[in-house]
Amino acid sequence: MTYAGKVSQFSAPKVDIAAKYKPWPPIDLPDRQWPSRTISTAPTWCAVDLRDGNQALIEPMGHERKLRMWDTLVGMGFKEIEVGFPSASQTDFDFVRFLIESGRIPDGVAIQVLTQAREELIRRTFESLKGVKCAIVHLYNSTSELQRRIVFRQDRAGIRDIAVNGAKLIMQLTKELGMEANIRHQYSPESFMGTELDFSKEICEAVMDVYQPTPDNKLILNLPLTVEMSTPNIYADQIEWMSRNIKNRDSVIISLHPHNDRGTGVAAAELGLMAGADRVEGTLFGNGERTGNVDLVILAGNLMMSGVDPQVDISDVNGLVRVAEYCNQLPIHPRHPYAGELVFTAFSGSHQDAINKGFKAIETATSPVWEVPYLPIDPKDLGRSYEAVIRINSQSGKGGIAYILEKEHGIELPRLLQVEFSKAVQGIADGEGVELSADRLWDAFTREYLDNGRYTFTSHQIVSDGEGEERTITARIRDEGVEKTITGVGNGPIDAFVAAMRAESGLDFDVANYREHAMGSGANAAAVSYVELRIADGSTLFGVGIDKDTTKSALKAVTSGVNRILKR
Ligand SMILES: CC(=O)SCCNC(=O)CCNC(=O)[C@H](O)C(C)(C)COP(=O)(O)OP(=O)(O)OC[C@H]1O[C@@H](n2cnc3c(N)ncnc32)[C@H](O)[C@@H]1OP(=O)(O)O
Ligand SMILES: CC(C)C(=O)C(=O)O
Repeated sequence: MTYAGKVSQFSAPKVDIAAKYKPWPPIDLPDRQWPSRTISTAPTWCAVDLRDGNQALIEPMGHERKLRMWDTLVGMGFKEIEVGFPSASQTDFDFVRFLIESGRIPDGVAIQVLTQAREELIRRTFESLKGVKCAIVHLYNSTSELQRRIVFRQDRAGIRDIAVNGAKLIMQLTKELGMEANIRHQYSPESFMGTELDFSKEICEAVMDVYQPTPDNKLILNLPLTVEMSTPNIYADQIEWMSRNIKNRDSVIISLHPHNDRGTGVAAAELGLMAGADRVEGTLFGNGERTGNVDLVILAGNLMMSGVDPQVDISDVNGLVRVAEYCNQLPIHPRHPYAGELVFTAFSGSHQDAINKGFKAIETATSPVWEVPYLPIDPKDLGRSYEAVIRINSQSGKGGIAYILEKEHGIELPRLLQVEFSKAVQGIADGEGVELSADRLWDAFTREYLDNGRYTFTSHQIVSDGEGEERTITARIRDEGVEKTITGVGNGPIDAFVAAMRAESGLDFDVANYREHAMGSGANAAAVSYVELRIADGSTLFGVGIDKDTTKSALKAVTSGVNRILKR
């Protein structure tokens, strides 16, 4: 991406911000309880992708996309799914009919349909529900002071009447159609956040008087954060206030429906649950009006991370991303919590080092507790792999490079070799300014250590002197492609080969350290050897060799080290 524009100078805004926007007044709830509560069980979930999510799309879902979303939500284990606004469009109406007529609604799953409190819309909604086994009819009208004044131009009593009349018609049709056993009821005072609490209580209780809920047949009171206009603690206070003050609390389910205008929809939902709510409406990855609905995948992931079973299946997050992107025709951001392509990836060196050490610690841990720095949740629990956890660019360090080489190629670089090789990688990454793939990293390692210069080791023979420790080596090497035979004497094959290479190259060096380990297993197992060579000036450098034969891998490592001294 290139930037061709000119950065304009920042100048103070001309608007009088303090006069134009007002802080949200605090809620009078001095003995609020929610700040000291924790969430210990999953709420009842209601997925509203097919309604609130759908109504916010550039291109609303057609039948095929709706069905794909429906099957996914059912598969995840949602038991309440808002499937549309059947009186609003033929597509929504037909989809509800299809679900009912095709028998596609599993037992235990309720479809939810939304309607305004308008007679023709309510009647049409009931038409769509003929034959349904279990549905929630969701009635809403807007109640905030702003909406009352600007949109409805009605006082509180007028707004209350809209809701009550809507509820009465719904009750009447439920009875007339003999659907009492099949229909549950939900009421939303839309724009609840902007509604005075005493009026929210008044209108909800007026609606309750119509529905007559009981502890066995509860009314869902959905208190939406239709537009998020304040910090999430205000919503939590409002929810706690309602939960404490609404009459017959045991006959209602308090439901949250947060939007995300200020980017704190998830926090609002979580604090709302701490404040006493029982249920949450939201969508996969937060699709929905404006900045979206609350993201159910994040909420479920957050529960998991806190040790609470979310009661919905998010174990294939990549699959969910594919469905959401297909159905909504909107992309998921690479940094989207839990789901984004980059959220389990570390580029920066110190993070990579810590993750690498964390993975090693987990391998030998006796406790099942997940403890990997910078990875608050195990990507595997979301169906994400460890493959992309560490990626290399100029911000990366030795730990990350070592992690990739170990994971992809089974080689465990000694610490000092990690430091040495990371400088080479840094040089390449800085020079190219791009990410280095695992293949590119291996290529760099090969050029630096494995196929790295003038000499190539070919074969050897060892002869013992038969008495003490002395060994004579006769080795075949190639010197810039030319076959040569060299000999040397030492107290073992490495020592003897070092003597031979010293004589051949004219260099003064000896072996400061040697380590080898197996790479892979079974018939394909090989040995990788690391030799640290000390040069006359006291400095050291590494050579690396890989071969099925342990001795050969060591001799190759010496050859690699000699090539590197020569390049210096
Ligand atoms: C916050 C939310 O997400 S609420 C859900 C919103 N979703 C949608 O609106 C998507 C689907 N909606 C639609 O397709 C259309 O709005 C329809 C088909 C439902 C209705 O369409 P129309 O009647 O043509 O128009 P429109 O929606 O503009 O109607 C506005 C009228 O309904 C009234 N109204 C709005 N909401 C409600 C309500 N919940 N209950 C009763 N009346 C309402 C308004 O006051 C306004 O009345 P007025 O015409 O007397 O001024
Ligand atoms: C209908 C209601 C619940 C709604 O969608 C909202 O307030 O955002």
